[in-house]
Amino acid sequence: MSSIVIDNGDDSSPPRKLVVLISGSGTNLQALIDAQNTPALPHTSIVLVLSNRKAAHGLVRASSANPPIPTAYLGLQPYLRQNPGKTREDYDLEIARTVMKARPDVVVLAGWMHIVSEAFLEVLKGVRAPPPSTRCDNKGNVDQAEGDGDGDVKPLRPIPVINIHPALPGQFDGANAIQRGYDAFQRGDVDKLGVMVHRVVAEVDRGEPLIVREVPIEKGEPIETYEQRLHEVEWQIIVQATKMVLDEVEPLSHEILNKDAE
Ligand SMILES: Nc1nc2c(c(=O)[nH]1)N[C@@H](CN(C=O)c1ccc(C(=O)N[C@@H](CCC(=O)O)C(=O)O)cc1)CN2
Ligand SMILES: NCC(=O)N[C@@H]1O[C@H](COP(=O)([O-])[O-])[C@@H](O)[C@H]1O
Repeated sequence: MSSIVIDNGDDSSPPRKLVVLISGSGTNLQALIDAQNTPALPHTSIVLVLSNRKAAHGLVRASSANPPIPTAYLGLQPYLRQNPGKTREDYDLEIARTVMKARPDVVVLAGWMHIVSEAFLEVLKGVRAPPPSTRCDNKGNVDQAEGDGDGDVKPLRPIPVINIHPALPGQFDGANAIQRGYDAFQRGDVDKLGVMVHRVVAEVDRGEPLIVREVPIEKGEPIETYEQRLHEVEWQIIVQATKMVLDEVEPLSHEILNKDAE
């Protein structure tokens, strides 16, 4: 989907906001952090980094950024343990609520190793409101936060969700794609490998590709050499793709944003 790009270049326009979901080292997140408010991502800030793994180094990258970027952690298994009777979809809705409270323009999955449900995507599209947030203390006591004021998380427009995937479209969907691709090339099963950023749909890694880049690989080279080359391409295209999607949506005026914040 593309629309007329309105780039008024007006610094008075409200800043564009990103939420980034991670699970690990966060080198793609770091590329986005470094690109904030530069010509690569003008007038753009990351307003939340959310991880489903407590030990994700990307959380340190965010909190060490200047200025520090707010972070959140919510793991699936802890959530299910602390909310008996709740489901994986409820977890996804809690993630969606947390994301929407940050009022992003775009959501970037940057090494987010959790398959999100249709329910998550429906909240981001604005066709579904998440149920009242459930919170739990560190003892697992669930505090059903009814009417906690964040019920109005319906977006003013659909929020695009994009993902970086270390394979070419239709190649090695799912987890462990780098190893699977490397092994397939060395076996002679494929003759090219690459990376892409794509829109996120319910079917894993089958959303519309936004940017696709082949990554050169040589027979017999160590996977580490190939992987480093691949990541360096990822760090470029994740920023470029984020800018593409931000440019698809016209910045909301201050008036609209102020009304929304009331
Ligand atoms: N609905 C979608 N969710 C996600 C997509 C997507 O395209 N549609 N992209 C993935 C990212 N990803 C590959 O690019 C990916 C990540 C994780 C998995 C996976 O099998 N996850 C398991 C848990 C694995 C683990 O914890 O190590 C799971 O979710 O049960 C597949 C593909 C992000 N989400
Ligand atoms: N299927 C999703 C997937 O495999 N994503 C991959 O996880 C890595 C995260 O690295 P990072 O945490 O250093 O950004 C990246 O290579 C990304 O393409």
